[in-house]
Amino acid sequence: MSKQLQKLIELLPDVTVTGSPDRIIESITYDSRRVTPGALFICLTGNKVDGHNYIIDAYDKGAVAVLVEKNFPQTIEGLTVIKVASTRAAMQQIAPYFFDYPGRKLRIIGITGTNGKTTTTYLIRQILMQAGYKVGLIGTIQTIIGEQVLPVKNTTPDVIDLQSILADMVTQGMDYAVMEVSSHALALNRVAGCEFDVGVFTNITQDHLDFHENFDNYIEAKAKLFRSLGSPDSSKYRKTAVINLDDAAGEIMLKSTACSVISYGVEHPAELMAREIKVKANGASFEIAGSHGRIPLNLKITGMFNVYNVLGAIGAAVAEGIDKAIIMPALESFESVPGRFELVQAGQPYTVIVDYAHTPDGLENVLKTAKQFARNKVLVVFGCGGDRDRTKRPIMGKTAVKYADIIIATSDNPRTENPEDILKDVEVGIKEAMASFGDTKQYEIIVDRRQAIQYALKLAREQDIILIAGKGHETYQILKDRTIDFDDREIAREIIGEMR
Ligand SMILES: CC(=O)N[C@H]1[C@@H](OP(=O)(O)OP(=O)(O)OC[C@H]2O[C@@H](n3ccc(=O)[nH]c3=O)[C@H](O)[C@@H]2O)O[C@H](CO)[C@@H](O)[C@@H]1O[C@H](C)C(=O)N[C@@H](C)C(=O)N[C@H](CCC(=O)O)C(=O)O
Ligand SMILES: Nc1ncnc2c1ncn2[C@@H]1O[C@H](COP(=O)(O)OP(=O)(O)OP(=O)(O)O)[C@@H](O)[C@H]1O
Ligand SMILES: N[C@H](CCC[C@H](N)C(=O)O)C(=O)O
Ligand SMILES: [Mg+2]
Repeated sequence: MSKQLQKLIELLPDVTVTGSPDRIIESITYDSRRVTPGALFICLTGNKVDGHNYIIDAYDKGAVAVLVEKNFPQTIEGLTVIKVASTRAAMQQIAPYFFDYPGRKLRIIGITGTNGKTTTTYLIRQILMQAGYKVGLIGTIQTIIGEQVLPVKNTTPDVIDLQSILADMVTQGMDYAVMEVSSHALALNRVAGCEFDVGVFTNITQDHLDFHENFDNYIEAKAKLFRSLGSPDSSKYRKTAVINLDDAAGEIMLKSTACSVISYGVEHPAELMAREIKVKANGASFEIAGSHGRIPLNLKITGMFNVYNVLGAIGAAVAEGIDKAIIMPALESFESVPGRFELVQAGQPYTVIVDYAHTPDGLENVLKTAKQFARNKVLVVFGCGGDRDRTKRPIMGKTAVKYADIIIATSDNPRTENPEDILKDVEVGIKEAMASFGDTKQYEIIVDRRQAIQYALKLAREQDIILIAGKGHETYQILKDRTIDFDDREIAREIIGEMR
């Protein structure tokens, strides 16, 4: 894929060009480390470093043009410098054009919400595939394009990577892209050019306040997805917002869009409702009540939170005109999402569950579910990420004490922070809650995650449930100076083996 630089410049308001605009651009990137000959290098002013510092590196690697928002006083032979007010905004103009607007050639379903995005994308993908469509997927665990599985850095990639992935999906004949849309992506407009056809709102609870600063900004970021859906008349395609009305912010999402809406819920009246819900260890079952009458559904996945995820997925499928005769069996045969309520089975007489709960609400939901099935004690091993929302730490500590009998707080990707400091924040909540339980529960702080898991497994008795939360599918632990291999599922299996 290549484009004339002049055409890219024409897309941008108020540009100053130094050097020749008469060049062919072979690729675009915001990272000097990924520059290849013929590239346009876009300088972003980042949180950690300034992309403008890498212009010479980019030139040395063959960049023929740079897009800047700061003055670049040097003149370099063969390098065109394009100055704009905001390189991020300019990048969002250029990327969809550069990749020939792939968002217009696919139907795109975007899922946003604090929890449940990954799960819901997998459910929707399964339904669409059963309906005979070719489906690409973008999200926290991986990007999938047909048979190809690609690793990911962010839940929602930045605009160039995202448009490039969508272009690959078009080339490989995908009909759909089902993608997670994080609040970071909405706030930073990484999703420019996506032209969503369906937006799903799962829920919004506390997370990411380090980035959004307050809850109103966080809600506002999520609402952007629904605003982008516009009115059905202004679009060449049909567009639908699928909204969980049991969440207090559901109404806000509803009011943010003028397109058709399919609402869902359990408590508040909605178009798609779950009735007669039974949440059992081996799966949840319920009836879907809607204009079509009642349809029974027996799932292999469990937990009340998954009842909601399934309703959201049904909403998206109905929006896309998929027949219920396809939707229901597709959901009933759905096995699991890696690292979401995943059982570790190594012949032990107690239950070990690895789950990705890393927010107060996620942890509460998963612990409530575990407690529902527990015939004996519930033990939880969990932590909170470094360089992330600090205010969620004591809340998660409290939640753990509220639902579990034995609480083991440990490290979960401390990143640049001191793991001990993170755990001190968690312990504040633990101690507060312990007092209200008359100190009848036991808690431990064990910095080393392996040791924490080992401790829990040693304490475990027959029919206990051990929930190892926070890392789910992750196969690493991010420390200050390095990232080490770490997979909760493998480690638990290993320790159980060693204890035999
Ligand atoms: C806070 C945040 O979102 N940061 C994102 C941001 O990085 P940044 O602004 O810190 O970048 P930087 O490291 O300062 O670098 C500035 C610029 O210099 C460039 N550079 C840097 C070094 C070099 O040698 N050469 C070079 O050109 C960089 O490529 C960049 O363009 O821009 C990068 C490129 O788009 C993102 O990968 C990065 O996400 C980081 C890795 C991150 O951890 N983000 C998390 C918080 C995030 O986005 N999470 C959401 C939500 C997850 C969820 O809960 O679902 C997600 O969508 O993943
Ligand atoms: N609908 C839901 N409501 C509340 N909690 C949920 C819901 N669905 C899943 N969870 C819990 O949250 C965890 C993460 O779920 P999932 O990966 O589907 O969410 P996500 O929104 O993709 O998360 P992330 O923001 O990290 O991408 C699960 O492991 C489970 O514990
Ligand atoms: N998408 C989330 C994932 C958190 C997972 C948890 N293991 C952690 O590292 O905090 C984030 O980047 O905040
Ligand atoms: Mg996710």
